[in-house]
Amino acid sequence: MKIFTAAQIHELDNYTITHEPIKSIDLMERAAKTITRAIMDEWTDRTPMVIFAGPGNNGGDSLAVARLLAEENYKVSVYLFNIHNKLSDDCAANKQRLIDSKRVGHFTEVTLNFDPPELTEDMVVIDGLFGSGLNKPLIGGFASLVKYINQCPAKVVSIDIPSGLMCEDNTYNIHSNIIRADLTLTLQQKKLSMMMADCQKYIGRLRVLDIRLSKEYIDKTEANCRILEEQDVIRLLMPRDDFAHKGAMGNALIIAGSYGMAGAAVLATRACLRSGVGKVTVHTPRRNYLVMQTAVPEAVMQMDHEETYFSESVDSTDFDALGIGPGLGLVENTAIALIGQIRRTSCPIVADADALNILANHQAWMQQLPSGIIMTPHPKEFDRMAGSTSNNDYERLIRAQQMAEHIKGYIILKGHHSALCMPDGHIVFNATGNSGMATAGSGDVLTGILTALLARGYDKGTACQLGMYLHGLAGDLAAKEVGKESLVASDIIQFLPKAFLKLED
Ligand SMILES: NC(=O)C1=CN([C@@H]2O[C@H](COP(=O)(O)OP(=O)(O)OC[C@H]3O[C@@H](n4cnc5c(N)ncnc54)[C@H](O)[C@@H]3O)[C@@H](O)[C@H]2O)[C@@H](O)CC1
Ligand SMILES: Nc1ncnc2c1ncn2[C@@H]1O[C@H](COP(=O)(O)OP(=O)(O)O)[C@@H](O)[C@H]1O
Ligand SMILES: [K+]
Repeated sequence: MKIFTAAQIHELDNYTITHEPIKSIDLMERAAKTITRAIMDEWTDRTPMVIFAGPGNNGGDSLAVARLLAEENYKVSVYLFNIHNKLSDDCAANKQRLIDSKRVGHFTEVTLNFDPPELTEDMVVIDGLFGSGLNKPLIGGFASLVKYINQCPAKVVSIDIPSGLMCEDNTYNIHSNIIRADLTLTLQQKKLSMMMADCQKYIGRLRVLDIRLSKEYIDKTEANCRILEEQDVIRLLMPRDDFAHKGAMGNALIIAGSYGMAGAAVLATRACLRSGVGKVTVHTPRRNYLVMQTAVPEAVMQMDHEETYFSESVDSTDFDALGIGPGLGLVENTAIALIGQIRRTSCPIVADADALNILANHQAWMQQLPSGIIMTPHPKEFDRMAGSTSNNDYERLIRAQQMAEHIKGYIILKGHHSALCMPDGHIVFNATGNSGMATAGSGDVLTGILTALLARGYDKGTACQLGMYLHGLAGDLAAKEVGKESLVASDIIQFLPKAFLKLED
């Protein structure tokens, strides 16, 4: 699914109106019918509905919804906020339709003072104050109304987007003046702010409603951000040749683990082996030998000279991909070995965990990264690499996007919706995965998967997309079996086969 900007959404509406063609008021009616059905799915006609409508088309939508609900025998009260005595054409038309229908129990047009109604637990508030046309934070009377709604015990449903929330950048927004919805019914496409963890408290549960906006526009319009879907990923899969032999299926090198963190190396190596690669070699400190040999008998061991840490870069000419970082530790000799390794490696590199922490500690090295490097930071690792803490998730995402462009590399900013920032500025969000994966070692598994896919011959952008999707999918399949609470990183590896099978089906 493409994520369009507010400006593109406006164009999409207009394109639909001129090319379908359909009158804008009829398009609003179509949207309102879809929204009404979604509300009726959730609440019966015994639930009193209180609708707050704004002066624009979001208000128009909600007035039409009020009329349609009233026609379905819901008890409906409506407050239309027309402070500046200026309604959009379709909002004004829907105000008239609502009055003409005579079905709505209570209708107040607020032009000056507003005496708020009592909102009780059994009611549902429908928030149609502002949608994608919001262009500045809410203040004054609207801000007071938002605060009033937010402190009421009723359930709140936002039409299109919680009023007060911007579609993209909320850095300078006034957070207390944004509706906190229980359910958001967004029209046609998700908005960028809906992908951000720190905006979830406003959005609540999210449903995307298809209001049949122009498919032609959606298909032909380039979007900078998109959400990865199963059909995209299935197209990326490479078939496995019947005559394949291990030499042609990729040779992966994993450099991971230090004394006390052999587990990270085990997880990355196991995940790598489960992701289609021909051969995996793991380079790790001597003391990890027994652990590794026992835990991952399929892997070739290459022991470091040092007992407890990675100390010297190794020849990687025979390898097709390198995964480096899980459990590496931060001692200075390891740092020097790491940068040496990055410099002498010509195959694709995935850098994760301590590899990223080391780079963050040596900012000069950040400027010398080879183009095409893949880095998989979680938010804290990213902030360390960026040398500054981001105030919010949007700001961090934009920094990651800029960094990926600057270093001409790939950055997977990990989270509930991991964001792959590509060297050309595009951002791909992952939609698989669940909170059960918020457990130690999950990231090491991703490193292993990515390394395998690169070694197997997938190009970098493809490996990143396929890798994060498979990782989340395996986590979702694991969660179904073991539950989110009990899920551990090894479960993700255990369910990788089923994740592959699901995509190959
Ligand atoms: N145009 C269309 O064909 C469709 C539009 N739809 C609805 O229309 C919405 C967008 O409608 P609009 O573009 O009219 O925008 P909104 O309804 O979000 O509001 C726009 C109005 O609010 C004012 N405004 C913006 N920020 C403000 C602030 N902080 N304080 C006070 N006033 C502020 C603007 O000047 C403008 O008059 C969507 O979210 C969706 O709900 C749907 O009906 C689908 C079809
Ligand atoms: N709530 C969540 N929803 C979806 N995926 C998650 C969630 N929490 C964590 N993950 C995934 O799990 C992995 C965690 O990686 P990371 O933080 O590096 O863990 P570790 O360092 O313990 O290996 C990431 O790929 C992330 O996307
Ligand atoms: K709204």
